Amino acid sequence: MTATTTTTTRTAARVVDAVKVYGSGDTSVRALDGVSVDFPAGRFTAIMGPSGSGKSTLMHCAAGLDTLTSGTAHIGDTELGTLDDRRLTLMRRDRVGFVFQAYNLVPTLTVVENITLPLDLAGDTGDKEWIDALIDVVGLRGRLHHRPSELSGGQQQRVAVARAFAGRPDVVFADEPTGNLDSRSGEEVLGLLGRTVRQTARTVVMVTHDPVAAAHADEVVFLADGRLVDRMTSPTADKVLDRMKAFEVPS
Ligand SMILES: Nc1ncnc2c1ncn2[C@@H]1O[C@H](COP(=O)(O)OP(=O)(O)OP(=O)(O)O)[C@@H](O)[C@H]1O
Repeated sequence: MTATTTTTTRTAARVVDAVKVYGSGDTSVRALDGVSVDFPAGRFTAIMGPSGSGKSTLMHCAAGLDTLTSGTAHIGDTELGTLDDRRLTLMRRDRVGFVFQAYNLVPTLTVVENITLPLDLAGDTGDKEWIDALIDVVGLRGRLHHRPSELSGGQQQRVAVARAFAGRPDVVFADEPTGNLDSRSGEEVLGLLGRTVRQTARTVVMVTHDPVAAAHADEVVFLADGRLVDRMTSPTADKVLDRMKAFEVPS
């Protein structure tokens, strides 16, 4: 697998002046309150912030799983708001990968069938060389014909990571990908995400509330009350934890 050359100025995904309001009237919640943030191509970015700060909402809107109340969301040069439902579905299928806390594997399919499922559903044979290399990156060569129930949680999440990257997406969004894992398996999956970004020049955007997880990223963006409040490059768990402590306003 050869890494393609990327420039740090290219943006894989971004939102501009993003506002998301849930509900209306007295009970409405302003989950995003004017967020502008870009996720550079070829980088691993973590989104952090206190509970309820808008992390998942930002990820869902940036990925085209949900729509903004105002502002714009872009994957590469495509503004998601300009797409009709069919084109949005195709864009998500062809250009975006997802990893969720629940691995969402199909229990009746083998590991390799799960990895290629999105391509199979799209009637696409995929890039065999790429998928073969991916299987090595995620360390599943010896498990290809097992079913998910025969794997540990960490191994299942590695299958989900391989599946997310199988179609060579522009960006993979991961929402608390280690939330169900013990710390050792979690470390493995995070190391894998970082390695995949570096070895394959892909882009990962990960939502997490865990400073140790965020430290695997190249950069951390911090949300508080639906606003972008800081960015940190070369994060360490201690530095992220210190930054998070600043959000804890004494009552
Ligand atoms: N579907 C919804 N309907 C109404 N309010 C919502 C909905 N989804 C999220 N919210 C509210 O929007 C705000 C931001 O939620 P969001 O899930 O994006 O935060 P988060 O930072 O991901 O939180 P956590 O770390 O707890 O998962 C919260 O106040 C939440 O209650």
